[in-house]
Amino acid sequence: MISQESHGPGESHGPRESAAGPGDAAAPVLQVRDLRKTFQPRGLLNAGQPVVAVDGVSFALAGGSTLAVVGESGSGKTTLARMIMGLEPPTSGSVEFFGRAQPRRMRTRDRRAHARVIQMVFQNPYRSLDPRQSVGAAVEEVLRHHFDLGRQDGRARTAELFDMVRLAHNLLDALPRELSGGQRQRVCIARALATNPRAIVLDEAVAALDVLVQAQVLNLLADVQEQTDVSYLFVTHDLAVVRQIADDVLVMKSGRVVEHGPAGEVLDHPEHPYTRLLRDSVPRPGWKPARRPADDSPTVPA
Ligand SMILES: Nc1ncnc2c1ncn2[C@@H]1O[C@H](COP(=O)(O)OP(=O)(O)OP(=O)(O)O)[C@@H](O)[C@H]1O
Repeated sequence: MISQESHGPGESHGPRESAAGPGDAAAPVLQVRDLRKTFQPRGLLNAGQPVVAVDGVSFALAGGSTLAVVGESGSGKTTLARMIMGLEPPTSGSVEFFGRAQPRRMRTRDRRAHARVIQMVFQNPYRSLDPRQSVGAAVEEVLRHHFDLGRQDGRARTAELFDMVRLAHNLLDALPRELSGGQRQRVCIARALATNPRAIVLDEAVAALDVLVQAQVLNLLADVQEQTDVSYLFVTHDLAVVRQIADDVLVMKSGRVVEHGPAGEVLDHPEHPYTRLLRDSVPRPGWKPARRPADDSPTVPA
């Protein structure tokens, strides 16, 4: 059995101990099988009408690869990500890391092991950081929680992680509010990398950034992947982002997978009408919004 403490913070190769044990090195980092989640809405009026948020989703995420999950708002992307992260128990189906099933309800020990396999980066970096804690301390805290590091080594490894995400060392003592949105998201990426995870779920992680900063962060993620072989599950509604970062794409509609394949192929030759609709909804040169009639009355009666 691989001991949790046997991995130094700088070592990032091979499978980590999953929430349920070390697992199989030849198995995919993440395998999701027939995952389903239904919510029972609160309130008497809705009683008996469960919402099916995720409906029979299956896929595998190979080491060092990027899978984008796309779909319109409400298609189930976040619920899927939350089940993978152990934040939401599935109604049925399984989530496996290196061939080992994740426990349906995780205890503290399971969560600690899980955090070394998979991490998550959210859309809003400001909300993910403590406004009173320096960004260096935010990263160091994770390192010291997971590894037996003294102060000096913790500080040195934090500086290495800052290098990895291309943040200057003079920002180590800065508070989140002193950083730009892009810099804050880099801190969140550094903090996610602190446990040497084998996969990171990025939930709309570049959606709040302007397009230039977005491109820089995507390039950075690609470089990190090349260095560490980490896998990404990229939840996004933005097909331009998919094209830039993903090897494969999985398209969700109403909780179900309607298309899944290599990103270029799916975007260039979508087979499902819904994927075509998503692709054709992206504004591009020459695209004109539908015009209202001359009298400017609403196109749909109110
Ligand atoms: N805790 C909950 N209780 C009840 N219904 C929920 C809950 N969480 C999500 N849902 C419902 O499940 C469906 C999928 O929601 P989800 O947030 O996963 O979609 P999404 O694709 O991530 O949307 P968005 O891009 O807007 O975040 C929606 O109908 C949503 O209203």
